[in-house]
Amino acid sequence: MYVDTHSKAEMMVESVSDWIKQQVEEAGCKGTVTGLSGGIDSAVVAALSKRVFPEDTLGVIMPCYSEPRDEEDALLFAEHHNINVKNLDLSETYDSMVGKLDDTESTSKMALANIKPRLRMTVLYYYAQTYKYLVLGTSNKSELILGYFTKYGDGAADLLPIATFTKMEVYALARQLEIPERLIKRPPTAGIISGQTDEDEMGFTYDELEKYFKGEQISKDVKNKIERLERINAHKRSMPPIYTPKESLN
Ligand SMILES: Nc1ncnc2c1ncn2[C@@H]1O[C@H](COP(=O)(O)OP(=O)(O)OC[C@H]2O[C@@H]([n+]3cccc(C(=O)O)c3)[C@H](O)[C@@H]2O)[C@@H](O)[C@H]1O
Ligand SMILES: Nc1ncnc2c1ncn2[C@@H]1O[C@H](COP(=O)(O)OP(=O)(O)OP(=O)(O)O)[C@@H](O)[C@H]1O
Ligand SMILES: [Mg+2]
Repeated sequence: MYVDTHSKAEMMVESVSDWIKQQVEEAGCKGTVTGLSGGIDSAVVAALSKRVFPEDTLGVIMPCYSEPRDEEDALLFAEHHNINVKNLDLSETYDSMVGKLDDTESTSKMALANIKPRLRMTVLYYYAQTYKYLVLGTSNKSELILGYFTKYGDGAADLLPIATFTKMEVYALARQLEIPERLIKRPPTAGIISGQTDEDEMGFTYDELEKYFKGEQISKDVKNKIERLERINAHKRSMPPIYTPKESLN
């Protein structure tokens, strides 16, 4: 039977939302909490949850020396989808923590930038435990395979509703969920280093990554870059290795 992309997206939206509901209920919880960045991944995840938990889908906006547009777009989405939000600026908390850390010659820009998602993770788990919610992760297939997230930062979550969808598939879900076009059109950014975009940092485009997933022709250089990230970040997709002694202690 022929099913067009629109009705496929409609069915997928329903199926993922139902899955979120089932997982939350099996955990004995009442709803979900998602960090809202003004980006498309978090908007899609929160909108999926809103369909099944109309009163218990919480979005938390956590600027941390972020571009003003991030907060504007997060609010625009939350108002458009009528999602409960909390707004918590983490810039001072970040300064306070960084002020107490040793600043050595080998401290990298990324070691500092990665503190931001880890502070956000702490807030999300605070609200999860407070309201009996589960934390929704926003990683998509593209990010998960490349390890393009901060370990135990935005990578920390209880459920991963969109981790089997490529970035392009996330856009299809976003259109189905009627996410404001302003969010759909903006270039994906991790939002942890000013002016950075995903594609600039990764060194290839989401289009090229999509072709790689489909086994289509891409340059050798891009293929190498993708496979390198996949390899060096494999540790982010599994539990830490557990030491196992050859004999027991007693
Ligand atoms: N082989 C190995 N086995 C076990 N653990 C290993 C390891 N190699 C490194 N590690 C550990 O992992 C750490 C490095 O990983 P991590 O701390 O994540 O840091 P890292 O991968 O260097 O940086 C995070 C990357 O994710 C991107 N990001 C972050 C947040 C959001 C988004 C987004 O798209 O929104 C993207 C960010 O731009 C950057 O490229 C090391 O410091 C070490 O502790
Ligand atoms: N300012 C912020 N406030 C709250 N949560 C944030 C903020 N910045 C990032 N996050 C969280 O970190 C996640 C990872 O960011 P990521 O950039 O991958 O997703 P996105 O911003 O939703 O979409 P895009 O990749 O298109 O920018 C976000 O989805 C969101 O849950
Ligand atoms: Mg983003």
